[in-house]
Amino acid sequence: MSAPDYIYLASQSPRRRELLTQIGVAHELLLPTPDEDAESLEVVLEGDTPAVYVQRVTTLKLIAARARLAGARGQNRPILCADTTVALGDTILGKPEDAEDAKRMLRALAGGTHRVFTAVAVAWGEKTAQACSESVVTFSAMSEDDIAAYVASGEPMGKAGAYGVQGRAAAFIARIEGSYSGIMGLPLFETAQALREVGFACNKTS
Ligand SMILES: Cc1cn([C@H]2C[C@H](O)[C@@H](COP(=O)(O)OP(=O)(O)OP(=O)(O)O)O2)c(=O)[nH]c1=O
Repeated sequence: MSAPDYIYLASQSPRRRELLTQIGVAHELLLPTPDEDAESLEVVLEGDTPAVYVQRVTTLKLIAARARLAGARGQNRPILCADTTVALGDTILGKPEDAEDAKRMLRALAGGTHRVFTAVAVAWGEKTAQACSESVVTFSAMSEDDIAAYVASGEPMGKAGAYGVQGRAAAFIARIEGSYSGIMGLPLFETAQALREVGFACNKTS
């Protein structure tokens, strides 16, 4: 049986597609079926630290993705999932519910330092590999006008912590320590390592 030349990416995030493509990993999307409630996996439990939370959610995403494939054709490919969360101290900031929620998050992040955790999990047959990247991000001060204009751009929606390091938020990011790709949603070093761990060779394709 020949080795697969692409993987399943179980993610609706366009950033993850882009980042995976950056390291030359061809992929096909493996998205939730209409009867799945993907958001219901992202529940913060009492006592969760951000690192525990993000790794549990990623594991749950992987279990759901594997179940999706069960019984389907073409199973001989690795499946990859990830989850990103922003942590202000031990407070977990997910995706904003609406513009007001986005403003509230940005006010909390502005002028200070927070952490971003992204966990990645891969399964191929019986083999699994998981890793978690932690980065430290410092925002400059933001005026109410800055926040209002940024929220009006629409960029915060669908993003943990209500910002995108890869977008207009970069104008307010004074410093990052850690993994730029991890902040954006998929830590590429850890991803390549996890894929190699389950036996999938990255950078094989041109
Ligand atoms: C902090 C930060 C997050 N994000 C995004 C990455 C993720 O798409 C999103 C965090 O939400 P996630 O729940 O990790 O992912 P998702 O719901 O977008 O996709 P899926 O669960 O299907 O894989 O925030 C950025 O794009 N830039 C950033 O700087």
